[in-house]
Amino acid sequence: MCCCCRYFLRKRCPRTSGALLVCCGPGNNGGDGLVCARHLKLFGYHPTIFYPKRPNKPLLNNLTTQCEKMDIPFLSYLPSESKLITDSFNFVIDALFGFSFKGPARPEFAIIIQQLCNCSLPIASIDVPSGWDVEEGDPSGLQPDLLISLTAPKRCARNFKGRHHFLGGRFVPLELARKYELNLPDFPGTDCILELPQFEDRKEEQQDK
Ligand SMILES: NC(=O)C1=CN([C@@H]2O[C@H](COP(=O)(O)OP(=O)(O)OC[C@H]3O[C@@H](n4cnc5c(N)ncnc54)[C@H](O)[C@@H]3O)[C@@H](O)[C@H]2O)[C@H](O)CC1
Repeated sequence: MCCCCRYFLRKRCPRTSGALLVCCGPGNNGGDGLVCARHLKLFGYHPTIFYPKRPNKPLLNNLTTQCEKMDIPFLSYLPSESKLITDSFNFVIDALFGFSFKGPARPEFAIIIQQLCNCSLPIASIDVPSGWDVEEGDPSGLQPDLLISLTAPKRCARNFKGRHHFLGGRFVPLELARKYELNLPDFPGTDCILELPQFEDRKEEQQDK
């Protein structure tokens, strides 16, 4: 996941200006955001975390502590003016909700998702663009530039129209992949990430075979 962001960031914003906003939700998708922030800090970027609802769970508490110990700042609120967000950051990591989201978003998060929709910064969504139905997506919702699917793209990824789609995580046992007919691509060498073609291009490729 973080390698995908790094690849995209290298193109979009030089390291010296790599101020990133990482928006974390209350579940494990938010946990992925905390891990992402920690790695990005190690890679030399300047993440700031917005983590408005923190469930008291050991894993998430530990991930939060790791970020605090690395001097990653936490925002206590998200500026309501999208210009303030745009002026302060170069890039947004959306780790609000993943595959367990059941819409519509409750008001406190609906506002945050809308603020992300309004800001003109490039957005990378982890696993599922926040607010999307995991099967159907949300054509009028958040439209990230980068999607990082974990383990396998979820069905809604067919509706992703952004520029880059990565698959991260190379840990599915062959037996499970066969059982669920996952049809996972081959990762080159020892890589744990892979850029996937756009869904439309993939369909054409398969028709040509
Ligand atoms: N094998 C994998 O693919 C792995 C994926 N991981 C990541 O974990 C998320 C799924 O995590 P989970 O905790 O199950 O759910 P979410 O983070 O998507 O959200 C649950 C959280 O959200 C609240 N919620 C649900 N609907 C709403 C709503 N309408 N409004 C407000 N809040 C809502 C709910 O109450 C929970 O608090 C997956 O996508 C990956 O990113 C793991 O890293 C492990 C491996």
